[in-house]
Formats: sequence, structure tokens, C-alpha cells
Amino acid sequence: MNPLILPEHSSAHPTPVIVALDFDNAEATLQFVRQLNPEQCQVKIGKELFTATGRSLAESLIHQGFKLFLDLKYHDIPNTVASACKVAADMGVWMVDMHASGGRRMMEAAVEAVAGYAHKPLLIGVTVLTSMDEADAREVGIVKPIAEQVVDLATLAKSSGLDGVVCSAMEAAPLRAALGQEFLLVTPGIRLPNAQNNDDQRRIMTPQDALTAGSSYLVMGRPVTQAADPVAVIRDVNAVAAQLQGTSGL
Ligand SMILES: O=c1ccn([C@@H]2O[C@H](COP(=O)(O)O)[C@@H](O)[C@H]2O)c(=O)[nH]1
Repeated sequence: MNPLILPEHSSAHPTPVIVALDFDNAEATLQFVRQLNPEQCQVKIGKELFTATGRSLAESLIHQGFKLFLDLKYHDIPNTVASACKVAADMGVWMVDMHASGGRRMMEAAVEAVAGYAHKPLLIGVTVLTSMDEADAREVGIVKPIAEQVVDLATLAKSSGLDGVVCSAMEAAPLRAALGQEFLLVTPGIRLPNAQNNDDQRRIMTPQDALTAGSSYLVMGRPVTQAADPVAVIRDVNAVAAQLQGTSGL
């Protein structure tokens, strides 16, 4: 096993797991969440569940003690994104994201909008979706290799004041080298070593490889929600993280 150089912020989040609650209704979500422990994972609400349930389920999860990542990937004019981030801060979300390609003024407006909050949400910039490969990127006008595009967008996000980025774990090592240990790397596209297929994801890594490469958080949807034993998957990932951190367990 490769040695892991721990980012300084890692002690603040003893579990790297963010479970993507990609369900289409509140009942199924709450039934699934009943087995989860907020000490052992964070949770994420994305476009599907938020469209179905809105703010009430998000607030219910926060009241249950979960750190909530509101993954709505804002991409709009600065005033609109800043205002949305302020609402997210009022709700008490832990992390919220926006497309870094929305530009510096958009990201700086978001940073300014939440600056006054005692518990301000972590602001995260989406770089290049983990579902995209090089051919997909070319088709939407990204002329650089994805790895370069991700580093460039992450550099812009950091200099605009964001706390971190969403990227593939495949880009984690170059991002750590370019942007240091404190910058958060939130990595979806996680697949277990025994996965039968990658679904719609293209830039994937296993939990162990992602953590070793420098990921701060692993976003895991189907590998957890469709597992026979979701709690066991989370426990195993936490055990890998603890082992890499050289501690005895979470
Ligand atoms: O680049 C991105 C950004 C966000 N996501 C989200 O993460 C989860 C991944 O789910 P899996 O089932 O583990 O593939 C999902 O909610 C996406 O919306 C991403 O995959 N890639």
C-alpha cells in the first residue's frame, strides 16, 4: 500500500464518504437513510432528489445531524449564484457547488455572499464532469486534455476564493501538487474494485486509489445505494481511510 501524505484538513473530517442520495422521493430516501450514521458518512442531495422534494427533505437530513452537500451545480450570472448560495447558507448546508466555468466574477460573488455566516458552507467548483472522456470534452469545445482543463479551472476556483473543487480522483495528484494540501478535492466517479461496470462514469478510481492520490472526499452513489449491504461498503471505505491515515479506526 502506498503511504498517504495526509492533508492538514483531514482530521476535521474523519470519514471521507459522501453518500449520493440519488432517489426520486422522500419516503425511499428516508427509509435508506435510516441505516446511516452521521458519524460515518456525509450525504448529498442532487438535482433528482431536490427537484422531487425541495428544501424540506434537505432540512430534515440536516436536523438528523447529517452534513449535507447540496449538489445543484449552480451555473448562472453572479447575482443569481450568489443569492442561491446565501439561501443554501441559511438552510445550514455544509457544502454547495457551482460550475467553475461560470467564471471568476460568479465565484467571487458566491464567496462574498456567504462570507458573513458563522457556519458558512464550503464552496466547491465543478471542473469537468467525471462522466466525460476526452472525446466528450472535445465535442463541447474543450481543446486541452481534460487533466489540464481541470487544473486550470481548479486554479481559477482557488484564486476566486473557493474551498475546493469537484474533479475525478484521476486528477487528484496533479491538483495536490499544483494547489497544496488544504484545497478540498471532492471526487465522484468512485467504483469498488469488484464493480461489474462503470455505469455512465468515465474517469473512475477505487476508494483506496482515490484516497492515496489525494482525494479529500469520495462521492459514492450507486456503489453504496445499490449495494446488498450499504453500511458495510461505507464501513469498509472508512477502514481503508483509517488505515491510510495510520489510525486504528473511525
Ligand atoms: O463530476 C461529477 C459531479 C457530480 N457527480 C455526482 O456524483 C454522484 C455519483 O454517483 P454514482 O452513482 O457513484 O456514479 C451523482 O450524484 C452525480 O450527480 C458526478 O458523478 N460527477
